[in-house]
Amino acid sequence: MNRDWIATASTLNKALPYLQRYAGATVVIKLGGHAMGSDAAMEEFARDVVLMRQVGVNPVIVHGGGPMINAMLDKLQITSEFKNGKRVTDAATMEVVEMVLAGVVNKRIVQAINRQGGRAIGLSGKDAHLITCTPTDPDLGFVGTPQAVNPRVLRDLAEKEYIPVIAPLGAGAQGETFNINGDTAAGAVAAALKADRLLLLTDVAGVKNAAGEVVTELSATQIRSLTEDGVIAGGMIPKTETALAAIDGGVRAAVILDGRAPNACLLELFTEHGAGSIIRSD
Ligand SMILES: Nc1ncnc2c1ncn2[C@@H]1O[C@H](COP(=O)(O)OP(=O)(O)O)[C@@H](O)[C@H]1O
Ligand SMILES: CC(=O)N[C@@H](CCC(=O)OP(=O)(O)O)C(=O)O
Repeated sequence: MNRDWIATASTLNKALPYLQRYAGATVVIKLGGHAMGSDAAMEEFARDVVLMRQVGVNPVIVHGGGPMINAMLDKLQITSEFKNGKRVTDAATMEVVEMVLAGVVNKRIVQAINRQGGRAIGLSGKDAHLITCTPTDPDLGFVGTPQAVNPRVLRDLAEKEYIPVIAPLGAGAQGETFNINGDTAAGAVAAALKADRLLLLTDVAGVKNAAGEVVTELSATQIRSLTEDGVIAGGMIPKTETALAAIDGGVRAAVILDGRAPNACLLELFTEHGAGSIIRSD
């Protein structure tokens, strides 16, 4: 008999306890712009998501798209700068952010999942009162901090086995549109759903220590000391902050992992090995 088939059957057999553990669980997955690779990688990600749904998990996707926004701003010759990992967003930039995130990026993910037989539905935080924001800081313009997340639409969709794909935009009290950092939006959605897992997919294997090794299990205390020492820096700061805030908000655990690694989500959820860095409350 073909060895690959024997290995596949054995893998499925060993996955049973994990499939049982996650049946009915809500898993929020943040797909960062850097983790969105080739069409083949997107197809594989979509298959993982559809498989999760097939075995009774409720996956909720929140995406980023920073590099795609940068490319469009370049084409339109609009300059853009970041402060503390957040894009300074004036009215013209906000239009481009919305066009890119709720447009091509969102639909690329929706279509990839649907092509694998899933029932993905694209939303932004502006739909169905999902995410309401207040301005984060006057210096950042239309950058928003989620104040309220109404998870009802997500619960309704999960019941009908739809897979929500959410662009990180929010509505303001005065009818404004806000640009939300993708990690922050994913954390707020995960907390509102009291998700079992928040998976933050990025372009590194996990959170690294001063020696450059991935730390597989991290406590809040360890994160604070690695951040104070400057070992956790740049784009990793909003991720670890999001993970801690999500746990405080009732999420069981958050994992920071490499979205470019094959079947990263399945490896994390359904194998003994796990992937990346897992953060639980102390
Ligand atoms: N301690 C650390 N461990 C791992 N990555 C780190 C660390 N400190 C800073 N980083 C950086 O954070 C980056 C991930 O953040 P970012 O580029 O914003 O990701 P994404 O676009 O997926 O949201 C990594 O590529 C890495 O360069
Ligand atoms: C406020 C803010 O910075 N918003 C982000 C939203 C997209 C994002 O977060 O994309 P990644 O996950 O790919 O980095 C931005 O404008 O780039």
